[in-house]
Amino acid sequence: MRASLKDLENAVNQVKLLKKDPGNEVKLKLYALYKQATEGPCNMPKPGVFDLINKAKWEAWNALGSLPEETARQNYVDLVSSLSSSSESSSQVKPGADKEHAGYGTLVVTSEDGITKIMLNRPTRKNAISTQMYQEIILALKAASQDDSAITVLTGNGDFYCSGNDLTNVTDTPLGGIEEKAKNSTNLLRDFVASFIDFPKPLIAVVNGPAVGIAVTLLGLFDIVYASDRATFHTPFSHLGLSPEGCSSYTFPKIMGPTKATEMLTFGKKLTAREACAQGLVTEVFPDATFQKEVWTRLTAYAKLPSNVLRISKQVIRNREKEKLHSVNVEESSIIQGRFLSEESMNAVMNFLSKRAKL
Ligand SMILES: CCCCCC/C=C/C(=O)SCCNC(=O)CCNC(=O)[C@H](O)C(C)(C)COP(=O)(O)OP(=O)(O)OC[C@H]1O[C@@H](n2cnc3c(N)ncnc32)[C@H](O)[C@@H]1OP(=O)(O)O
Repeated sequence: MRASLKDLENAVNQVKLLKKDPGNEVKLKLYALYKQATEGPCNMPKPGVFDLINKAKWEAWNALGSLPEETARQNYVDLVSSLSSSSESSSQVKPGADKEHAGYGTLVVTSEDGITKIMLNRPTRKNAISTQMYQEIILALKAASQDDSAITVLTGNGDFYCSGNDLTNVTDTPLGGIEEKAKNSTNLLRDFVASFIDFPKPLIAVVNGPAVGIAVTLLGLFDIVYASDRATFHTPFSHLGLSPEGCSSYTFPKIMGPTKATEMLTFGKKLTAREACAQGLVTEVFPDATFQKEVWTRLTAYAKLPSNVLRISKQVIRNREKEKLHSVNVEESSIIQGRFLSEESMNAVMNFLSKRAKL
C-alpha cells in the first residue's frame, strides 16, 4: 500500500521523537510536504519580505507546485523514515555515533568503527530495488571500496531485507520503447552485479527479514551472510517469466548442489533461514530478538582486525573465480534481456501491478 493517512500521522509523531535536530532545510521540506499532503498546492498569499520565516515556509510549499497529495504523503513518510534511521531511533541501527554519508535518496550509508553500512531504505516498499537504488548501490559500493573501513555491510531498514527488483521499474518506458527499456535494464543489471563481483573487501549481508529475487541471488557473491530467523529466501523467477541472475546459475549449484539450486531457482522453492543455512547460502542464523545486537557485536570485533590483511584474504579466496563470475554475469544478463521482452514476463509483471498475484 502507498502511505496512508495513518502512516502520515505516525510519521508526524515520529518527527517529534527524532534524537537529532534535522536542521532548517529538512524542517522546511517536511513542512511543505505536510501542507501539500493535507491541503494540496500552496493556497496562501505570499508573506511580506520582512516576514522571513513565513516567507521561507511559503516558498518551500509553493515550490512543490501541483505535486499530488498522495505523492507528497509518501515523500513525507519516506523522508521521516530516512531521518529516523539516521538519527538511530530504529533498532536496525547499530549503537554509536555513525558518520552518515550524504547524497543518497534510497539508502542510508554510514561508517563507524571500521564498518561501512549500506542500508536499503524504502521500508514502505519492502526495500524493493528501484532504478535509482540500483544506481546508488553501485555508487555506495564504489565509495566503500575506497574508504578506510575494514568491512562493508548490506542490510535493510524495516521488516524486510529486500523484496528484489522493483516491479514498477518497467513502467518508465523510454521513447525507444520496450526494447530500449530491456536493453537499459540489462546494462544496469550487468553493471550492478559486476560491482559485487569486483568488491575488494569482505562484504557481509545482514539479512534482517525476508529476501526475494535478486536480493537472494546476490548472496552467493557475499563473503558472510548472517540472517535473522525471521528471514526467508525466495527466487520466484519462473513465476515471473524470468531466468536466474546475480551469477546464481553458477554460485548456487556450487554452494548447495545442482538439485537444491534447481528447486530454488527454477521452481521457486522458498527457504527458511535455517534451511538456507543448512544449504550453505547463509553462514549463521540468529534469533530475531537478539539479531542486531549479536551480529553487530561480532562484526565490530571482526572490523578491528588489520584491514589490509582482510582485503588480501578476501582476494586470495575469491580472485580466481572473478573472471568466471564476470562471464557468467554477461551470459545471464543477455539471457534475461530476452526474458524481459517475453509474454510470460510481461504478463507476470502486469498481474503483480494489477494486484492479481502475490508471490
Ligand atoms: C535492472 C533490472 C534487474 C532485473 C533483475 C531481474 C529480477 C529480479 C528479481 O528480483 S525478481 C523478484 C521481484 N520481486 C517480487 O516479485 C516481489 C513482489 N512482491 C511481493 O510478492 C510482496 O509484495 C512481498 C511478498 C514482497 C511482500 O508482501 P506483504 O508483506 O504482503 O507486503 P505488500 O505486498 O503489501 O508490500 C508493501 C508494498 O510494497 C510493494 N512492493 C513490495 N515488493 C515490491 C516489488 N518487488 N516491486 C514493487 N513494489 C513492491 C507492494 O506492492 C506494496 O505496495 P502496494 O500496496 O501495492 O501499493
